[in-house]
Order: sequence, then C-alpha cells, then structure tokens
Amino acid sequence: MRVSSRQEKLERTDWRAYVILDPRFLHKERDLLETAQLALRGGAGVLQLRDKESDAQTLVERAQALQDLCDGYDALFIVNDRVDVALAAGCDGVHLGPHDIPVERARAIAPDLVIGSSAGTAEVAKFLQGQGADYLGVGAIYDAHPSKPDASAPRGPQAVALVTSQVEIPVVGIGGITADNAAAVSAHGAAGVAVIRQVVASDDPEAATRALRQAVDRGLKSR
Ligand SMILES: Cc1ncc(COP(=O)(O)OP(=O)(O)O)c(N)n1
Ligand SMILES: Cc1nc(C(=O)O)sc1CCOP(=O)(O)O
Ligand SMILES: [Mg+2]
Repeated sequence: MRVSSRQEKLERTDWRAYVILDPRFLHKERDLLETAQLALRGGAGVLQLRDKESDAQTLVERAQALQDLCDGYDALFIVNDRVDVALAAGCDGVHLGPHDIPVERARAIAPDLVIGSSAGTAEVAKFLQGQGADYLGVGAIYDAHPSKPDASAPRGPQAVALVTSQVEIPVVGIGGITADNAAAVSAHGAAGVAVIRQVVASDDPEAATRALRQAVDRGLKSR
C-alpha cells in the first residue's frame, strides 16, 4: 500500500476480500504473481504470502514482488509467519499464529508493521488485541483441513460474533469460506473473509474474488 504509517494503512484497508497466496494450491495453469494480479483486479483489498516451503531468499524475492504489485492497487500486503522476511522485503505487515513469534515481541522489534494474528475464541482475541495485534483471523469457520491440516474443527460463523463482541480491531473469518457461505460470516460481524482455495485454486481468480466480495457485501448490508 502506498502510504507510510501503520495507522494510515489500517484506515485505508478494505478487508472484504483477503486472499492468501499459498503456492501449493495454485491452479495448474497459473503462477503466484499472475494469480495475485487477478485477485487484485477482482477487488482483493489484502493479499498474504503463505509459503511454507521456500528458502528465505526466495521468500524475500517473492514478498518484494508482491508488495510492489499491491502498491499499484493500493492493497495491503502481508507475509505469513516471518517477521524477518516482512522487514527485509519492506512489506506492509505480517501474520503471526500460535506457533510464530509472539505478537508482543514482534511489535517490539517492528513497531511500523501491520500485525495480524489468529484467534479461535474471544478470550484469545482479547489477549492478542492487548499484545498489540492490528487485526485478527478467526477460524476455522468451516472445514479448512484440505488447506490447513492442523486447523480446528469448524466453529461456525457464530465464532466471529463472539470475538467481535470483545475486541475493537477488524476481524476476518477464515477456513472453508466460499462465495456461498461468506455472507453469513460478515453478517456475524466480520469485516471480511480470508480464503486460499476459493481464489488461488480457481480457474478464474478474478471472478472468484469479485463473487466473494459481493457475498461479503450482502452480509454487511444485512447487519
Ligand atoms: C488471515 C489469517 N488468519 C489466520 C491464519 C492462520 O495463521 P496460523 O495460525 O499461523 O497458521 P498458518 O497459516 O501459519 O498455518 C492466517 N494465515 N491468515
Ligand atoms: C490458513 C488458515 N488458517 C485457518 C485458521 O483456522 O486459522 S484455516 C486456514 C486455511 C484456509 O484455507 P481455505 O480458504 O482454502 O479453507
Ligand atoms: Mg503461522
């Protein structure tokens, strides 16, 4: 995103369609950058690089290329798991889960990064907000096992309502979300939805992202 301060980035972010680029789920006819560009054309406001297999040098190269692309669309770019990569590549932010560097420590070494974290329950969400998280991914809403074998059992969209009643920071639902079930997630209080397969594995990532955003809008209007 082409603004400098963390606060400004957070104010400008459109959370409705948050697309997670995991190279393991790419459609066979598409590479990472092409998929990212199509998602941005379809209206993704946030992209995340979730690459569990590449070495650090490749991660930095990929992250830098994706950050440049996101800058052109005024979208937020987040790196999964790796504060070092986010800093080295000049990224907007990082997403940290329970097995990554704790949010409070990351905030201490990277005060300007947007930091997201993962919460399944309201109690964890409140704790993470207190540690300095800027936004939360709440899951697994539906069945996420194909993309994340260690995901929790489905908690349903009600999990979002439980979290949003306890925190002030933006919340996105994650896990098994499609254009058919996304409206229920935003209707329960989410600012948006985060997806892998629905966009990355799609034969039309642009249309898939657009459909997701429209579904989120329907849920937002119903609130
Ligand atoms: C937006 C968003 N929400 C949750 C996650 C999951 O992060 P984590 O719990 O660290 O699991 P991995 O993705 O690292 O397997 C996420 N990546 N993005
Ligand atoms: C990366 C991730 N985190 C989850 C959580 O529950 O925190 S579920 C998940 C996988 C999301 O992939 P898909 O959209 O293909 O279901
Ligand atoms: Mg992680």
